[in-house]
Amino acid sequence: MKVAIRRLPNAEGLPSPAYASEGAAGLDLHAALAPGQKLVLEPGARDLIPTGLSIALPQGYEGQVRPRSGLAAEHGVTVLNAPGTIDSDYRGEIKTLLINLGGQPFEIIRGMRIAQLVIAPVTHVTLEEVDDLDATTRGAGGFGSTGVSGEGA
Ligand SMILES: O=c1ccn([C@H]2C[C@H](O)[C@@H](COP(=O)(O)OP(=O)(O)OP(=O)(O)O)O2)c(=O)[nH]1
Ligand SMILES: [Mg+2]
Repeated sequence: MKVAIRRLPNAEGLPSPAYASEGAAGLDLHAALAPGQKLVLEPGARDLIPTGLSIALPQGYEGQVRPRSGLAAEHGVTVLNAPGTIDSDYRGEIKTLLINLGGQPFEIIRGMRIAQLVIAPVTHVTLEEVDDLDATTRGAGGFGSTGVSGEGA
């Protein structure tokens, strides 16, 4: 499926978002900071990082801005609103809301792969308000109602 993206001036010269392997689910997104700019995320701090891209997703699809597990595991840096939602009718710049949950300052420079964009189908439904819902075995049980440990543990 072809999807139109637009490169904004701040992304000039940056690589296009790309799947890092044949089977990768997400397109890696690059930080479109100014050349030479260093953005330091202090422990506990968050910031909106530009990607320099806008996208026209077909109706019936969304973009999910997800963390990169390497950044999370090594530095505690993740996407605060994960997965960020890119609506199919959004034409503004895709931005990434990163937060540093690690103990050390984390430096972001132009071109760094900061997150990944997964394109996924979404369903729009027509809601119908009713007085009663159909009965199930689970019923209203949730939030650990089936126990916490595996069998025999
Ligand atoms: O990580 C994100 C999340 C959202 N967006 C953009 C695209 C999305 O279509 C728009 C709105 O996002 P969302 O619906 O999550 O935010 P909201 O707080 O509900 O804002 P709005 O009232 O504009 O819908 O912001 C991003 O660029 N990055
Ligand atoms: Mg919204």
